[in-house]
Amino acid sequence: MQAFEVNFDGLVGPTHNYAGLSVGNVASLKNADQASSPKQGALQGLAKMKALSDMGLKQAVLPPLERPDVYVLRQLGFTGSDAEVIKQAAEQAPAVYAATCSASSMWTANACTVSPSADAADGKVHFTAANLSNKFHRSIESPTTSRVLSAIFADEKYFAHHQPLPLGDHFGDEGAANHTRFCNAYNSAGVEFFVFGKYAFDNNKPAPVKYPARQTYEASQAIARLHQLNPNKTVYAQQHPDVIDAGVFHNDVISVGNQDCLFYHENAFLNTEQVLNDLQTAFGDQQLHFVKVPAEAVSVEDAVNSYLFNSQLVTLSPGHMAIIAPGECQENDNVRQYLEAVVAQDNPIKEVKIYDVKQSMRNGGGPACLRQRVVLNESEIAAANQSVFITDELYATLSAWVEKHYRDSLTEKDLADPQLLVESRTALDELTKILNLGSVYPFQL
Ligand SMILES: NCCC[C@H](NC(=O)CCC(=O)O)C(=O)O
Repeated sequence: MQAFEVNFDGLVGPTHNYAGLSVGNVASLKNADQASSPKQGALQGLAKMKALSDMGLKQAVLPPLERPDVYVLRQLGFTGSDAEVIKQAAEQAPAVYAATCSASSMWTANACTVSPSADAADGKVHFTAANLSNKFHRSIESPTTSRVLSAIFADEKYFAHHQPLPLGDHFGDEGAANHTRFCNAYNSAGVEFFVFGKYAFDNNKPAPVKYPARQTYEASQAIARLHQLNPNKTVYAQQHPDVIDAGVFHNDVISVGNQDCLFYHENAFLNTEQVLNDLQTAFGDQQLHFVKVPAEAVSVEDAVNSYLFNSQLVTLSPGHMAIIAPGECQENDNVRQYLEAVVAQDNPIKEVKIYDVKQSMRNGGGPACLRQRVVLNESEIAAANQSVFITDELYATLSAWVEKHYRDSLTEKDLADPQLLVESRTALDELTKILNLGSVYPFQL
């Protein structure tokens, strides 16, 4: 049976804002306190989804979470009506309040890790929502994310859902941002590649010193166990601590893989040669394409500023891949020149397509952060919720929905407006009907 990579992009939420919440993420800190545009952000994201769908790729959408999270604020001791909770929190603990307002669920690469049925011993598609332990504002995402995933992939015959790993630094898990899969055709068993930032249970191993390593080796191993992966087809690699300290907070800021191709920066991994050998051994007889970007052509700093590697690498026809890159790649001379050169070389990357996702980029999220890849065969696609797949009609409906409900501009002051919660809930309630999700948000339960 044929299988496809389906990209599930996150819709930018109605409270999209820049609050400088992610230490180690250069863009997040640099753009703190700038005004954001939720409307522009959501429309930019939708335009990318539509473009990929128009290329003949399978494209779907994941809804944003409800923000501000007044339930977490209540857990932290704020009381009264929702408006009172918001007012107290914004006045008494503005930083905590800002964290509960983040629309960070838009980066669905971090929502979960997914293993296709071809890789799992029980023949089911496995999902583990990421605990996102390292950042408070993200650690509160998983309960609703889990409900959304279960609402879309409900049929237990095909889909297995696991709880997030235990919270805390030891099992810090950032989802698919640190996970890539290599395969021949999408329906064949693949090699699952887990990249981690540090060993949590061994302090003698190398680790970054300036910025946090968000994903641990032990977390990656736990996911592989839960997903019933074949150990011979599972490869682990440590991200180079120096690149984490240079602002590469997830592996998808320094490498991206698709089918038989790994596009990576030469400084991405510790023990690179070993990593490439392990991948090739697990992959088998067929040759993997390792497209190495030398530091001489593109420095780590250029990679972090342009988000060259936070591109999507998609297959348009057999052996013909395109890089879906953010506009910032055109603004950086080294990166632009490199991209012009790479498509002329002997490798599967034949095209570069540029999209404007600036609203997301200012928080450190490029095209790859905005999507979760779910490989599904025809039966699994048929068993999933059909209302989340992008068609011309759904694109038009969602664009009109954004135009109706989203604000043009949002500043820190606006976040304290209790009316924003009312607006968001009204919008999300309508969205769950459009996407046929049932009740997934706390205010609906
Ligand atoms: N995969 C991209 C994730 C980007 C995300 N940024 C943020 O949460 C920034 C939010 C802010 O600073 O307002 C992060 O660092 O996890």
